[in-house]
Amino acid sequence: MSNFNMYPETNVKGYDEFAWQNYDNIVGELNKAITGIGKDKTIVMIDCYPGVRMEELETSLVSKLQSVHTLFVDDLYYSSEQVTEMIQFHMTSDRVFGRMSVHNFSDFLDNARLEEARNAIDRIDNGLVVIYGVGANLVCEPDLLIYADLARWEITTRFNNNDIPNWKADNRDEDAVRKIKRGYFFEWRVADRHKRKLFDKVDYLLDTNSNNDPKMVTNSAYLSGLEQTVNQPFRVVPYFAPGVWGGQWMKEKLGLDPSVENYAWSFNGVPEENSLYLRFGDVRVEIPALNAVLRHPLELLGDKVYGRFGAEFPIRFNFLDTFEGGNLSLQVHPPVSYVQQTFGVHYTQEESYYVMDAGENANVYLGVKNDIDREAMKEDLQRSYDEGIHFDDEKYINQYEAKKHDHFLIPSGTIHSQGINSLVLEISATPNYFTFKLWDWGRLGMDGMPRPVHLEHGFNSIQWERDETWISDNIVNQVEQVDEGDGWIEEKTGLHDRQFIETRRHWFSKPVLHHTNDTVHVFNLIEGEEAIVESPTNTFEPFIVHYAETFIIPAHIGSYTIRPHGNSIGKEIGTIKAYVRT
Ligand SMILES: O=P(O)(O)OC[C@H]1O[C@](O)(CO)[C@@H](O)[C@@H]1O
Repeated sequence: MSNFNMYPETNVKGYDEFAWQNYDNIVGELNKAITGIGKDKTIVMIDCYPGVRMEELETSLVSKLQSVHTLFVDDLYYSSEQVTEMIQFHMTSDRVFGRMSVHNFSDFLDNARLEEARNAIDRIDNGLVVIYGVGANLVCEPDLLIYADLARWEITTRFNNNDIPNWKADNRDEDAVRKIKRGYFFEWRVADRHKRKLFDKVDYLLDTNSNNDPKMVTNSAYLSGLEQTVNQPFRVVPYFAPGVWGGQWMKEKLGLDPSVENYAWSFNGVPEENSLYLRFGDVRVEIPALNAVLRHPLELLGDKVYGRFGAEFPIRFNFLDTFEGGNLSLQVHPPVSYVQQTFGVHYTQEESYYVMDAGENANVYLGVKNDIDREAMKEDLQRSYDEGIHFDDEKYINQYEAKKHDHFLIPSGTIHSQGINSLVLEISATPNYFTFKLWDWGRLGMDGMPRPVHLEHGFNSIQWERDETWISDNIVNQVEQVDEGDGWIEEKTGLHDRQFIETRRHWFSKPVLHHTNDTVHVFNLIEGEEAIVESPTNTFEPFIVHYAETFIIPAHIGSYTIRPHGNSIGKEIGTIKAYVRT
């Protein structure tokens, strides 16, 4: 088993006494702060990211503050039915796909109710007013502002467990796929826009990721943690999820819970969804990694990447484990023009499969065979969908043997699937939502329902000229040595010219000098037990990484070296690095 660290954290220096854990301590600190403000009338506001458990917040925090007046901001918006109606264009009737919203919370405020609420607050001369809920800061300027936050993977888990409804929706028990759609196309976009405006206004950050186990940190300590994060190498907190095709490799090799039937995914380098652990003395605070992107896009991404993508982290690293599992669906991702025109998303899911490990008969499905009858293939896919007839993939789709350290490049529009018995490091563009399944091998999903297949989107996306000749010439193991030095070589492994990500693999037994060139780098240690990342000018503390860990080097860092460490000293090890071509 490797020494893969499941709980990477950043120790924030100088703020050991500025964080609190559990409701009693948090209420104690807030009461102290309220007294410190010293006003006759004090307004305390808890602005919440959608997904915070409101019942818990009310019972354990709001009701514990000695208020003369409380206001639940979510009541000031239009009704759930009205909000749902207003966003119907973005939701569409499709189970999975919608259209990106550019709304703000203020678009949904009922001005009459807002006015009334503001008047009621104005009439109070004395005592504590507590205002809480999503978008609370739109009501008025508070004396004390707390921002209650949580990571996207936790929100998704709550949707999957029917634990929470969407914001302004009575749909706790609705199909999780539909709830996630509403999150993805609507509420997370709106909430991130709102959150971004609050960084400098907030007094405390409240971590609500764990049920009944909140943590709170002062804003200056929290902002210092974000600043420290983007000035050193860092890892996001990985999370693992089972799936219908999931396998056994990660359980065994990374030491995951053996009682879980399988693990399909590890999301270990996806700032949009993963979280960060920041340590302040005894308290470990978990925040969405996205906050570092929103707060410090320039330092983290670099000027050119920020200029092109805005405050979005454009690269994602995740594992797909099919060891003793099954095939992924046969699928295709939309070309950029399709994703823009249809879903309002500005770039698309470009991807690649880096094979970390492969077992017997491991294979990858890639592109169509030469000279196939396209119309016949479409008809066969349609019949498999309509009548459940087995789709004859061998007639139409190429298969390639998958070996350890192969790299398959998958420009959008290429039909593909990962077959059984491999552990793939998927290096791709961040928008991961637009997978059009063409055929799911006749099986049901984990919820006992067929997984959604989208033939029309799929047919509109397939690039039919990606046949066997093209695939073999262009996207299978396009490895080329580009540089070498004392104890190292550097290879370019991809991606394809149509894709904006460049990947470089290093094999090394001695230090390798890298430079960010003001562009964020994302790495994985693909071979070897341990490596160390160091600053030639001591601008950050040495950072140790283990086999299979993904780590991020902010653009701001400039030069850094990576060399074998611990048991790997004297051995040849390997990294793969991804960055945006600029
Ligand atoms: O639809 P499936 O079979 O679950 O496969 C999903 C996976 O496919 C991918 O698109 C990889 O090709 C991933 O982004 C995603 O995690």
